[in-house]
Amino acid sequence: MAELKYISGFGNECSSEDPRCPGSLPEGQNNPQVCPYNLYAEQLSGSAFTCPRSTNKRSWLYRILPSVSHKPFESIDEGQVTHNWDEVDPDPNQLRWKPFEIPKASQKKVDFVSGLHTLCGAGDIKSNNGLAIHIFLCNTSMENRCFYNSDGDFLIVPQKGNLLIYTEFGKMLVQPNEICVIQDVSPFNVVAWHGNYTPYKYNLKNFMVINSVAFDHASLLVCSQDPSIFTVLTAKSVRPGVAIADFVIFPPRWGVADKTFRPPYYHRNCMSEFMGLIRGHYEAKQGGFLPGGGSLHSTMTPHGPDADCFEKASKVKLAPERIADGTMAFMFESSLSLAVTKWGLKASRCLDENYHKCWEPLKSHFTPNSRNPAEPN
Ligand SMILES: O=C(O)Cc1cc(O)ccc1O
Ligand SMILES: [Fe+2]
Repeated sequence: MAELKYISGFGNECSSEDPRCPGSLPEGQNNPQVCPYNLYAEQLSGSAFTCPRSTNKRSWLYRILPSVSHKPFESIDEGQVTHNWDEVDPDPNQLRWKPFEIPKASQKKVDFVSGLHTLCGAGDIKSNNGLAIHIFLCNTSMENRCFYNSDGDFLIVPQKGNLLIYTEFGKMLVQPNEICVIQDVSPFNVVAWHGNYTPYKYNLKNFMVINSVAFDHASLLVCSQDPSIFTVLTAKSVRPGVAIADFVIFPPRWGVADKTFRPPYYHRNCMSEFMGLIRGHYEAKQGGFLPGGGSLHSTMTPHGPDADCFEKASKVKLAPERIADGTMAFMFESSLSLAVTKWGLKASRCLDENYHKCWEPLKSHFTPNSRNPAEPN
């Protein structure tokens, strides 16, 4: 396939015309009485009409037939997609999954849609307020079918293999370490479009991460260097500063903080945290948390570095060091309390029953008679 060309810019007003139909974008207006080439004008809105201009998201598409000219929708019974968050009793335990198994194409062909498995989520589709985390496990391309998600934005984080995604705005090749956001209806008959509501992809290696240059990784009140500094994308809730979901990454970077325990600290969080690993390892858990697996620490569930990480990071002589070279971990941090599905707990057969054991070797170092800890060697 010829190399794909991309339009650059996040949230920009972009436009595109099929080179075979020059001038297919109407000039000076969106909805002429008759469109160039006798195309149909169709608007796709991503924000309420009443949103202020600065937050207004919409695109205009000029297509051979409007999207409405489809056959009636019919329900299909396949896949493991659910929005039933009461399938199992609430589980406050720390949960970790071994790498999810991709089915073998020689046994059964599974495409992206059939390969969607809901792992956890919260909220309500009808009120358009919520979040679902699905694991996609597929081995074959979609043929003669397309997919759109009218429940919300779809952020895709591939871990293995490449995705060539055909959208009504054009094609995107998305590879591990890249992400993309889509919702697109895809009878592929769009000749031209313009607007600021489009699918996009992003290479995580381009994210400019910041970190402490003096001390502390997460000081209270002032200058909080918590993972919010690693936030790439935010799905906002109606409460200012509180996200339905933040997409956060832990990319390769420098660690230079003085007199500081540098790995993630122990914490209980009023937000829920789902983590995954695209490649390498995660600094707080060198073993057990593997690429292609995941972990969930839901609201207020305590977690933090494993015993080995704690011992090493408490003793190490602090010098500037490269952290996480060759690795990429990510997190969805959500203000919703994420419930796990039956598939997540049982049918996936990937739940790591031994996860809690990574904290078992933690021992008390309390020294009641000596206030000052010994200097590391
Ligand atoms: O739990 C985790 O490993 C993610 C995380 C990292 C960190 O440095 C601070 C808070 C946090 O949730
Ligand atoms: Fe955390």
